[in-house]
Amino acid sequence: MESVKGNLLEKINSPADLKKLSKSELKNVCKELRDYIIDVVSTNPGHFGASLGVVELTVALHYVYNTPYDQLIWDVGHQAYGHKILTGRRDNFDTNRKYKGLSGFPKRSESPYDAFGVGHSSTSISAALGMAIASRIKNENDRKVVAVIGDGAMTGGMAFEALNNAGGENADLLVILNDNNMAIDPSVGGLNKYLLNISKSDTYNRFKHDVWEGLGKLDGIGRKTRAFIQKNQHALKNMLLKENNLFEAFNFRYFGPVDGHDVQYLTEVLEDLREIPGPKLLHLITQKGKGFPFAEKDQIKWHAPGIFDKETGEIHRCNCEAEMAPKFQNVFGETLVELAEQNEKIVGITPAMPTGCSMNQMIKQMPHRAFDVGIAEQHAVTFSAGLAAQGMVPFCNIYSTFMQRAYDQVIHDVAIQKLHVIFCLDRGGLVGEDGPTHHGVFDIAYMRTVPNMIVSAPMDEVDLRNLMYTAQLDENAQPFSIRYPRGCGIKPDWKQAFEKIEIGKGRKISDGNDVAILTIGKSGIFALDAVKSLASENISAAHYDLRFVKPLDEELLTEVFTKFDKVVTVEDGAIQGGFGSAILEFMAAKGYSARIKLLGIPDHFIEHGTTEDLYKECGIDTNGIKKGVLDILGK
Ligand SMILES: Cc1ncc(C[n+]2csc(CCOP(=O)(O)OP(=O)(O)O)c2C)c(N)n1
Ligand SMILES: CC(=O)[C@@H](O)[C@H](O)COP(=O)(O)O
Ligand SMILES: [Mg+2]
Repeated sequence: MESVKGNLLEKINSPADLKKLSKSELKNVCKELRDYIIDVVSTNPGHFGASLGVVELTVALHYVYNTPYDQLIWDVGHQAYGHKILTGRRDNFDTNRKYKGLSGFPKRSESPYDAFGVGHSSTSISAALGMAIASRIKNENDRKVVAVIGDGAMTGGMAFEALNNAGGENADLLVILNDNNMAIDPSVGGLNKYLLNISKSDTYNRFKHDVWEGLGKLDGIGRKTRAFIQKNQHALKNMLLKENNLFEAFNFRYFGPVDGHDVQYLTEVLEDLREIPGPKLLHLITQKGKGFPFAEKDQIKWHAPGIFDKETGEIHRCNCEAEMAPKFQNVFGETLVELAEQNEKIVGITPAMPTGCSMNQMIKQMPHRAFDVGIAEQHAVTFSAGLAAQGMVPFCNIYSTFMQRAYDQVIHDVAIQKLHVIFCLDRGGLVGEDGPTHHGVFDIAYMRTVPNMIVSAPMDEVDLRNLMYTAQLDENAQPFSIRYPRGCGIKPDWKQAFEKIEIGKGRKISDGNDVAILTIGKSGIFALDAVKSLASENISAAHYDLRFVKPLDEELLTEVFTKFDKVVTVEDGAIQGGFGSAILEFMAAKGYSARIKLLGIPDHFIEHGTTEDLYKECGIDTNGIKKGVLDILGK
C-alpha cells in the first residue's frame, strides 16, 4: 500500500473534509492527489494519463458541489481515480482493478458518489439528463447534476442525441467538456478542428481574459460583474466571434474555454455556474498526463502504460511479449497491411482504437485507405457498408464489447444487403481488469443469429491470418466476422504463407475414445493442456477445434456424434446462445443423443480481475475443462 505524501490528502476521507479547507490550500491538495495517483498506478497498472489530466477539475467539483446529493457522472470513467480517492476510497485504492477489489470505473454498487456506472463512452450526458429531469419531477430544485465528458467521448453520436434532448428540455445540468485534444490516440474529425478553433481564437480569449482578470481584482462588484458576463457571455461571444457556437445551437449556454489546471479559478467558475439555471456547457482545456512529464510527452503510450518506474519512466513489458508470442492485435495489424498491399480494394476502419487494435500500422503506411472515425461504432459499421457497396473490402475492427453499440447497423446496413464487410472483433472473450463493461462475451451469440453472416474464431495467430486472408477473397464476398482475444497467442512463428480455409471447416486436433472436447477460438489452447492432463490419468479425450460457429462443420460433427456419447463444448463467451448452443441445435436437428456439457460464461456479469482469475472462476481454463470432462465421465 503506497503511503500518502503530505498531510492534506491523508485527512480527506470525503468531500466534506475537502470543503473544510481554504481555496488557497486546494493547490496543495491537487499536488498530493496527483502524486498519489502516480505512486499507486506505477505499481498497480490501470488507466493513467486521463486521471492526471482532471486532478484540478476533480478537486474543484467536489469542493463546490454537494456530492453525492449533487450528482457527478464521468464519461467513460477511466479518468475517475482522483474522484475515487477523494470519496472514501483512498486507503483501498491499491485494490483498483484487482480481483474482488475496486472497479477501474465508477460503479453505483461501489459508492454513493458513483452516480452512474460507466466504461463505454458517450453515455454521461444522457444519464445526467435523466437525473436532471427526475430531480425536476421530484421538485428537488437545489439538486445539481454534472456530466464530465472528454473531447473524444464527445465524438460519440449518443452525446449529440443527449445535447439535443437536453437543450429541448431546457434541463438544469452542467456538461463539462474536458478538451485535451486526445482520445486514446489523437482526437479526430470536424469537432476536433472546431474545438481547436474556439480554443485558439485570440480575439475572444484575449478579451475574455483581460476583462475577467481585471474584474478579478475587484472583489464584490467584480464577482457580480463576472457572473453577469458569464450569464450573457454567449451574446458577447457571438458579437466578438461573429459565429454561432455549436453548443449554443443546442440551446446550451457555452462558457469557456477555461484553463482546466487552475484549481482556484475553476472553483470560482463552478461556483458561478452552479447558480445559473438551464443547460450549460463549460469548455475546459486540459493536458492528458498533466504533471508527469513522460505522460505529457507520449500521451498514447501513457493512456494505460502498465507497470512503470516513476523515476525513469521505464514501462515493464507484458510477459507474453517477452516470450516472443505476439499479441493477436499485432498479428491483425501486420496481416492487414500485408493483405492491403496485395489487394487494393482493402480498406481499414477503426472507431478510435487505432493503437488498441494495431490498425495504426495501416493508418501510418496507407493513410488514404485506413480511417479512424472517432468513437463512433454505429457510424463505423455503416461507413464500412457504404465502402463495400462501392466495391471496397472493408476490414472493420471493433472491440467485441464496443460492437454491441452497432448491432442494428450490422443487421440493417450490412447483412440484409449481404455486403462484403469483414468484422474483426478484437478483445473477444474475457478481457480481465476492465471488467464487465469491457468483456467481449456476447459476440458469438449476437453474431451467429444474423443471416448471411459467417462467424469464425481462430485458435491461434496462424489461423487468424488465414481467416483474414480467406475473408477478403472475392469468392467469400459476404459479411464475415472473426473474433479473437486480448493479449498473446502461442505461435512465435506465426508469419507463415497464407492458406485459404474452406468456409465452415473445423479440424480434429487430437484423437481419443472416452470423450470429445469441442472448442472455438482461444479456448482450444486450454484444451490442449487439458487433454494432456487427462491422458496422464488414462482418460482418452479427443479434441476438435470447430473454427467456425456458422456455418458449422457438419461432417466433423457427424463424426463426433457417431463416435462419442459424451461431449464437452468450451467457449470464452456466453453459454446462452453461443457456440455450445449451436452444437445443441445441431444435435437436435440431426437426432443425435449424447450427454453434453457446455462450458463458458454463465448467465451473470463477470467482474474484473486477471484473465487467469476469471477463466478459473468460469471453469474454462485447463483445470476447468478437465473438471468438466471428469464430471461428464462420472469420475
Ligand atoms: C463505446 C466506446 N468506444 C471506445 C472506447 C475506448 N476508449 C476508452 S477511453 C477512449 C478515449 C476517450 O477520449 P476522451 O473522452 O477525450 O477522454 P481522455 O482519455 O482524453 O481523457 C476510448 C476511445 C470506449 N470506452 N467506449
Ligand atoms: C477505457 C477504455 O475503454 C479503454 O482504454 C480500454 O480499457 C482499452 O482496452 P485495452 O487495454 O484492451 O486496449
Ligand atoms: Mg480527450
